[in-house]
Amino acid sequence: MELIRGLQNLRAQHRGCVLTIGNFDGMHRGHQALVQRTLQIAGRLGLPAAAMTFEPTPREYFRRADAPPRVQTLRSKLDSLAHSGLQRVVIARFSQALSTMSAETFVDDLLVRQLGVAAVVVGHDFRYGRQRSGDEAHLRAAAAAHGFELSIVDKVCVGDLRCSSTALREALAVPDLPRVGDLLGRPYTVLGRVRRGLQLGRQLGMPTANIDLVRPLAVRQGVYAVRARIDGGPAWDGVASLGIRPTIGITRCLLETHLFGQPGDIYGRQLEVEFVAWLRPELKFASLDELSARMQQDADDARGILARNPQQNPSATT
Ligand SMILES: Cc1cc2nc3c(=O)[nH]c(=O)nc-3n(C[C@H](O)[C@H](O)[C@H](O)COP(=O)(O)O)c2cc1C
Ligand SMILES: Nc1ncnc2c1ncn2[C@@H]1O[C@H](COP(=O)(O)OP(=O)(O)O)[C@@H](O)[C@H]1O
Repeated sequence: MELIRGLQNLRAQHRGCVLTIGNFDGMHRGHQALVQRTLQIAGRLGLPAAAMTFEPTPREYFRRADAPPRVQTLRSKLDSLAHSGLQRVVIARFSQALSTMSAETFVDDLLVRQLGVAAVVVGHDFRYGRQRSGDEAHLRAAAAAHGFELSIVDKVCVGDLRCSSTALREALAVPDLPRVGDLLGRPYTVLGRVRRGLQLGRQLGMPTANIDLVRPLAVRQGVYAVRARIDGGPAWDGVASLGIRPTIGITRCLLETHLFGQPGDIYGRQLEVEFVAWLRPELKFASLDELSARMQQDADDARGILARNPQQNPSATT
């Protein structure tokens, strides 16, 4: 997949594509429907299938600290998009210029002139342009005027629940992992590079592979039974703690995973952690001995749960 970071990096050779547009936070079943439709049309027209997404998200731009937490890190989102079969992803920086761009300019300049869209695929509630003034009717008129195809994807539901990033955030906050799995069509995972930490884990009898989260995610902080893959390899059972480690007093959010077994040195490797079951909230312990004893208990609890929940598809690399 070709990744274009910033509209300033669009070149003449990027003109001509079938484009879907959205935030794609979580890549839930609704997002997957958009991508599937994009791939279908691109196949029919013999053009590259592309997605445009925004960084930061418009909500983060407008609401700053009040914006809802993300379901996925940017790295996970790009990984999901790459695995979906899209040939190209354009990350548009959501800035003053983009936030004040009129709906007309968004279509005429960005979609038609710069991207040369042959078809556009969006959800039924897609809005664009300054103050969200562009809607389905506006896009239909623009498609007719410019001669591109427009495909509107209807809402996707699981039972009577509409698949949305908001529904996902709500389920992750509980956490209701079965519901999260229904909305995603796959288990919830966090992907990141393993960083060096305080080297305290091995002293506590439990080395943990640490993923730094620049900002907190929508999933509830606490301890989970997990399965984790190193560089897309086979899954290891394990136990993980997501949070700020109140016992040690660090305020950055970390995902720390102890794998059951001997993976060796995995600093710098890519770890994908699948959340299988919630065990407990993060606690502040009076001593490291108490923390260490509880971590051993967590590992036992996780082993029990994982033994009762065998892997669905051991050979999958997601
Ligand atoms: C299963 C598990 C449970 C944990 N629970 C807590 C907790 O409740 N409170 C806390 O402050 N830290 C908790 N931690 C984080 C430990 O403090 C951390 O793993 C340890 O300090 C090692 O840090 P390091 O990897 O930077 O060396 C937990 C870690 C694991 C693996
Ligand atoms: N069973 C294991 N689970 C996770 N990491 C392990 C394991 N065995 C060895 N390691 C290695 O040890 C590192 C974690 O050790 P730790 O003492 O917690 O150091 P740090 O504070 O740097 O994370 C991991 O990043 C990995 O390279």
